[in-house]
Amino acid sequence: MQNILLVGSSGHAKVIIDIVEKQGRYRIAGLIDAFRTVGEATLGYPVLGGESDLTRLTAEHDLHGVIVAIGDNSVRANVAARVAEVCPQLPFVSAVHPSASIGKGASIGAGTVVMAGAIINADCRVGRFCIVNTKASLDHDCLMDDFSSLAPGVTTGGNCRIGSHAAVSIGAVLRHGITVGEHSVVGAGSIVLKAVEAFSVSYGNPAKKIRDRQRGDKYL
Ligand SMILES: CC(=O)SCCNC(=O)CCNC(=O)[C@H](O)C(C)(C)COP(=O)(O)OP(=O)(O)OC[C@H]1O[C@@H](n2cnc3c(N)ncnc32)[C@H](O)[C@@H]1OP(=O)(O)O
Repeated sequence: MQNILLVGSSGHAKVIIDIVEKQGRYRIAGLIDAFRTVGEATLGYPVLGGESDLTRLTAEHDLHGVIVAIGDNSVRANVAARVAEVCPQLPFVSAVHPSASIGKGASIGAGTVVMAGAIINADCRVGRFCIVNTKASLDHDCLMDDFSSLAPGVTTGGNCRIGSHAAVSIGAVLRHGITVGEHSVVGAGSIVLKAVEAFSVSYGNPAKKIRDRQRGDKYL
């Protein structure tokens, strides 16, 4: 089995550890988290250092890949950029829970994680570094641009597009054909019947724009 590292050690990382173990494709050598002491552990896996240690750790552990295990879309993007800069030869790999259903013709980009019970239906294209969280359902022909995310229990109709860095929060429902603009946030439990403006926060039933947002504003 090939060795990988996870960058991050929070609750989101715990879920990814569980997926990687269940997939049985990679062995986790350890975790990267500059804010914790080396040797501390999450679910039995030790923190090995920070991002600046990646080059040394790649050689020491014969690493085949890395997953950025960070839930916030902008933070994940920033960390992925730093990892690529420090260690350009280290590939980003994906993790897909064995109970996820991946439809015919669907594709999943490098660095993306797909949680238990998720459904990615036929001909969907899920980009790089996305999150399709627990029991989220993405129907046929949807596109998820890089660094976008679906929280647990999100349901979309077919032909939706989730823009880059956009976050669809827990339990939201998107009618078919909806576009969610880049860097926007759709709030928990929303029913989305119209396109969502880029760089906005929207919620409610039906979802309405509440305010503008800047790249990187917190939403979790
Ligand atoms: C595995 C995991 O855990 S993945 C993460 C799962 N979690 C999520 O997906 C949650 C993401 N966050 C949200 O959905 C948040 O509600 C946000 C980001 C959309 C809005 O957050 P904030 O702007 O901080 O709103 P805040 O909590 O301050 O609430 C302000 C008001 O808006 C209301 N409000 C906030 N979100 C919503 C919503 N989704 N629907 C309806 N009303 C809402 C609040 O009830 C509050 O109303 P009040 O002033 O009458 O009390």
